[in-house]
Amino acid sequence: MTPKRTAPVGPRATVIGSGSWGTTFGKILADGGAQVTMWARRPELAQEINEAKRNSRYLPGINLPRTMSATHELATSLEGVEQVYLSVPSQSLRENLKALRPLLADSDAKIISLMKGVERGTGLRMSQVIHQELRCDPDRIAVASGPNLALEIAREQPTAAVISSRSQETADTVARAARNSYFRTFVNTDVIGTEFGGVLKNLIAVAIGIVDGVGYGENTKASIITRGLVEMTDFAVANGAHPETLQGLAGLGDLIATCQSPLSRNNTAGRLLGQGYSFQDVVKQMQQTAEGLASVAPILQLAREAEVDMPIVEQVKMVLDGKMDPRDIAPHLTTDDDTPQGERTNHGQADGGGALRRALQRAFDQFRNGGGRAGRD
Ligand SMILES: NC(=O)C1=CN([C@@H]2O[C@H](COP(=O)(O)OP(=O)(O)OC[C@H]3O[C@@H](n4cnc5c(N)ncnc54)[C@H](O)[C@@H]3O)[C@@H](O)[C@H]2O)C=CC1
Ligand SMILES: O=C(CO)COP(=O)(O)O
Repeated sequence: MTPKRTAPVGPRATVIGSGSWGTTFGKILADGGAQVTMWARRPELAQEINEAKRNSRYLPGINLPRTMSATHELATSLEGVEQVYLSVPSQSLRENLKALRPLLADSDAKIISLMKGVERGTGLRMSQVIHQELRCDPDRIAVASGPNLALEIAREQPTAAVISSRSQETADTVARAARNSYFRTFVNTDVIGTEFGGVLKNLIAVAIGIVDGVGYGENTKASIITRGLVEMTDFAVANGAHPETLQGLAGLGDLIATCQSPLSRNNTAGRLLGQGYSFQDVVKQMQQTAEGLASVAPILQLAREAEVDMPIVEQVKMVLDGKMDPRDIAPHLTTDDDTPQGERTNHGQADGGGALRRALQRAFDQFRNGGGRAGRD
C-alpha cells in the first residue's frame, strides 16, 4: 500500500482539534493530497506535530505525513482555507464555533463535522449547532461518519466511511478530499441518519461494555446489538432519517466496530461501569472523549418527544445514574406485552411500523417531486 504523496495538490484543509480522530483525519486528508493544517489547543502539541511529526499522547507510534503542519493560533490555521473539519468534544463545539465565526465571516469554506454527539440541553446534532452558530448556507455543511476507530486508520488499515451533506456537490467534494488508498468514502444526502447513526451506536456500545464488565457472554451481546440496531433505527427514522442509512456504514457498520473493539472509549467506559465503578470514577479515569456519556440524556429526551421506546438506552441511563445494578442489564425491559415490538414483525419498529411508514411516505414524496438520492453506501 502506498498512500504517501510528496507534494500536496488537493484543497487547503484545516482540522480543528488535534485529538485522536482530528489528527487521524488530518493524516487521511494529507495522504490524499490535501494541504493540511492542524489546530491544536496546546502549543506544545502543535510543536510536536510540526517538529517530530508525531502526536504521542493521542496516536502513540504513528508517524504523521511530512506535509502536515500545525498551529495553536486559530486565525493562522484558517488562512486561505477551503475545507474546515471540526473534531472537538461535542459539548465544546458551540464555544469553539463562537471563536471561529468572525474568522470565517468572509469565507465560503465547506464545514465538516467529524463528531458523534448531540448537544446537552438543546439535543441538537452537530451540523445543526454549526448552522446555528456560523449562520452559513446549510449546503456548505457536511458530516463524516462510519466504522472509524482512529488508531486502526492511523495504522492505514483499509476502512470505509460516509460523507453526508444536504448538497450532493458538497458531499462529493469532501468525499474526494477525504479519500486515499486506505480510506474509501461513500456519499449520501441523509445527514440526519448519518449523524444519528454515529451518536446512537455510542450508547449501544456503552451497554455492550457494561455487559462485558459484568462478565456476560456472546448471546447477551448479540441480543443487545441486534435490539440496539432496532432502537437506533426507530429513533433515527422517527426523527427524519432514511431507514437504509442505519443499515449502512454509519449505522450497522459503526455499531459493529464500536461494540467489538477494546479501542472504543464508549465501550471502555461501559466496561468500567459493569465492573462496578461509579459514573464519577469512570469520567475521572477516561483520558479521552466518550461521547455516549453526555448524549444519553438528550437522546432519551428526544425519544420521549418522538414517542419512541429505547429500553436499552434507558437501562444505560439507569446504570449511569446508579439506579440499576449493571448485572440487571438485558436486551429489553419487561413490558406488559410479552413479545417486544419488532420480533413480531421482523422490522423492529417500536411504534408498530408508523415510523417506517412515515419514512417510506417521505421517500415516495421526494421521488415524486423530482428528488431522490445518490451514492448509497
Ligand atoms: N477517536 C475515534 O476513533 C473517533 C472519534 N470520533 C469523534 O470525534 C470527536 C473527537 O473525538 P476524539 O478526537 O476521539 O477525542 P480525543 O479525546 O482524542 O480528543 C479531543 C481533542 O479535543 C480537545 N479539546 C478538549 N476540550 C476542548 C475544548 N473545550 N475546546 C477545544 N478543544 C478541546 C482535546 O485537547 C483533544 O485534542 C468525538 O465527537 C468523537 O465521537 C469519530 C470517529 C472516530
Ligand atoms: O466512533 C468511533 C468509531 O467509529 C470511535 O468510538 P469511540 O468514541 O467509542 O472510541
